[in-house]
Amino acid sequence: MDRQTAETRAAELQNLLNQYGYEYYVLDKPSVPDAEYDQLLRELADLENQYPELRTPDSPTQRVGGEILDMFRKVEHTSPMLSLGNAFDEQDLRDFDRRVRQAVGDDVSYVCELKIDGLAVTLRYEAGLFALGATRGDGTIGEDITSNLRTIRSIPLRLSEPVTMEVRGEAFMPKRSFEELNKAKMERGEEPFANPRNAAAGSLRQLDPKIAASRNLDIFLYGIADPGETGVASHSGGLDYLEKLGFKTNKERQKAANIEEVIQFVGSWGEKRPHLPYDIDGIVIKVDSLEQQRQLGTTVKSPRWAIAYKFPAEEVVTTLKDIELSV
Ligand SMILES: CC(C)(C)c1nc(N2CCN(c3ncccn3)CC2)c2cc(C(N)=O)c(N)nc2n1
Repeated sequence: MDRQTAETRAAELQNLLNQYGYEYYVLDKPSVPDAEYDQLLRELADLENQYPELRTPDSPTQRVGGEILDMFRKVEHTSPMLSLGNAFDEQDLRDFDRRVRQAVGDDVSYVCELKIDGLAVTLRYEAGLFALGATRGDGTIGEDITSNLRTIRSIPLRLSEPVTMEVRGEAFMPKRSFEELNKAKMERGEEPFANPRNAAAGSLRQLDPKIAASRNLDIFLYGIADPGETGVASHSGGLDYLEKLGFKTNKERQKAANIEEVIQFVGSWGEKRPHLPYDIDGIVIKVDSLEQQRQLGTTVKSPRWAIAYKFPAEEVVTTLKDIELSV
C-alpha cells in the first residue's frame, strides 16, 4: 500500500474505531461485534507501524502509553474544583432551598444527580483533543494523571467539535470490576481494597498506565469548569452539550421543579442504590439556571447553588446477582 492510500485508510480506521468505541463505552450500545473492532484496531496498528507518522496522539491505538512515570507532576487548576456542602436530612434540604429562594426568588428549579462514589478529576481539551487530566487534589493543585485517564475507554481522545474547554467528572470502578479485582488480589495473597472508591483512587495513582488500563475504570462527567464560556444557559443544558461532544454523563439525573420533587427523588434512590452497578454515596442537587448560580456565588470553598445529600453510611453487602441496572 502506498503512503497516500495508507494515510487515507488510517484516517478512515480512526474515525470508525472512535465511533465504535463511543457506541460501546459511552452509549453502552455496540453496533459491531468485539472481534470486528479488534480486527480494525490491529489493521490501524499495522499501518502505524509501517508509517509511524500516522500514529497521532488521539489514535485509538494510543490509549495505553508504554512509559512508566517515576512521579506525577503537580497541576494548578484553571478554576478551583470546589467542595460541596452536605445535607443529612429533609430539613437540611428545605433549609438549602429557603436560602436559595431568599437570594434568587421562588422561580427556581433544580437538577438532581446521583453522587458517584469515586475520584473527582478534571479533563482539559485543546481544539477538541484530550490534552491533560488531573486529580482534584486540594481543589487548587492536583496531580497530572493524564496517562492513566487516557486508559479509561469512555473518555474521548477527540471530541466531536474542536473546542477548548475543561470538564469535571467522577472516575469510578464499577462494583463488578471491584469484586473481580479483589478476588484476584486475594488469590495472590494481596490485601484487597476496602471499597470501589479506594480501588479507583489506587488505580489512578499507579505510575504504570498498563496497571490502570487493567482496572476497568469508568467515568461520568458532571460539569464544565467555566460553563459561561460555552453559551449554555443552564446546568442541564451544559450536560446535554457534554453528551453532544461525546462525553459519558449519568443518565439517572432528573430535573426538579421544587424542593418537594428533590425530596421525592432522594427518597426513591435510597432503596434503588444497592442495585446500581456502581457505588453512590448521595445525591447532588444543583440550581439549574446558570444566571441564578452566578447570583448565588460561592463561599470560600463551596457553591451556594449546590448541596450534596448524603445517604446514611451503612455497610451494604450487595451480592452480584442483585446488580441489574447497566452502567
Ligand atoms: C461542581 C460542583 C462543585 C457543584 C460539584 N462538585 C462535586 N464534587 C465536589 C466535591 N468533591 C470532593 N472530592 C474530594 C474531597 C472534597 N470534595 C467531589 C466532587 C460533584 C460530584 C459529583 C459526583 N460525585 O457524582 C457530581 N455529580 N457533581 C458534583 N458537582
